[in-house]
Amino acid sequence: MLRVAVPNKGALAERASAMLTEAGYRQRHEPRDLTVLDPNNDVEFFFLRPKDIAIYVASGDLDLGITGRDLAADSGADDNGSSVQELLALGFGSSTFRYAGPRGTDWKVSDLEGKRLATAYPKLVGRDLKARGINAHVIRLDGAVEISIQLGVADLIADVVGSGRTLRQHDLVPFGEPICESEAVLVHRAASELTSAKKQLTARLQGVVFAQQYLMLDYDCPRTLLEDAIALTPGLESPTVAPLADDNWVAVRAMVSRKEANRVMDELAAIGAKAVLASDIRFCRL
Ligand SMILES: Nc1ncnc2c1ncn2[C@@H]1O[C@H](COP(=O)(O)OP(=O)(O)OP(=O)(O)O)[C@@H](O)[C@H]1O
Ligand SMILES: O=P(O)(O)OC[C@H]1O[C@H](OP(=O)(O)OP(=O)(O)O)[C@H](O)[C@@H]1O
Ligand SMILES: [Mg+2]
Repeated sequence: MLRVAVPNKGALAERASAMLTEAGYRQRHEPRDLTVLDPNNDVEFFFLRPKDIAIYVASGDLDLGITGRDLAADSGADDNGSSVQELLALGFGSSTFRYAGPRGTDWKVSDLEGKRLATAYPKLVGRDLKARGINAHVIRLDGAVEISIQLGVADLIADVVGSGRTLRQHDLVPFGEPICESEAVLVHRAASELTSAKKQLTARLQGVVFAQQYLMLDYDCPRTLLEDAIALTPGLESPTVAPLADDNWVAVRAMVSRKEANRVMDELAAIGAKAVLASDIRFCRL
């Protein structure tokens, strides 16, 4: 039986469970449950603290886990060899991990030298400082890191930035390049075997990720404009082109990226395509 770790609370929990449900897996109905058995798919899910997930997966006690890329990078390993490896980016829970300091100073990364730096991700930060050859005094906190400067514990911080609202509320500004561009990821133990059971769950999640990132576009197009229309909607392999009762027209069907959909629909309408319809894809195998 495949054993899979899922965040039990926090920023990633709800979307991770929703994505597994969409991929056909059984998820918990009671938010305090710590395990759910899905005998139809031969999978057992374990609902764990997001910070602990990479530890269980890196040790090999669990086969797969959904966690944040930043959390996976902070999960210890790397220095001693037992780490996790990313199998799939899941397209939600996007954030950056950044240094920040009090507003009013034009901070540079070199200013970290000799400073007290608070973070809940000490290994990720320690590696970045080491790579830059900077000596700072890293203070490990569990959360609410943004408040540590005004409480006098630290001079600067390194923390997760989503909307940037928490930094602004505490009069902090980010500086330097992001240490990590994070999102939710599916991981397994580094260098472990990619078994067929792992591959199947990965493929099912991949189907949901693709379905959320793409739309199906259908439209009618004068035959004379088909070449221009195909250039706008090349699809993944090649678009489906079907004849219409009127020989001068064809129907075209192609997948387009959701981000591009409105631009592509405008351009199709501008070149003379008609009845341009966009529809959701629930899940798919590509
Ligand atoms: N505001 C946010 N926007 C986007 N992603 C976020 C945000 N806060 C956290 N994350 C992401 O969620 C993941 C885990 O953070 P989360 O806050 O859920 O866990 P935690 O800090 O261990 O738990 P808790 O906050 O309950 O102590 C990380 O990958 C992080 O990048
Ligand atoms: O840029 P924003 O959208 O404001 O989000 C960033 C904040 O969200 C997370 O905090 P969380 O709520 O998880 O609390 P924590 O610091 O105790 O983990 C993160 O640690 C930041 O503090
Ligand atoms: Mg948090």
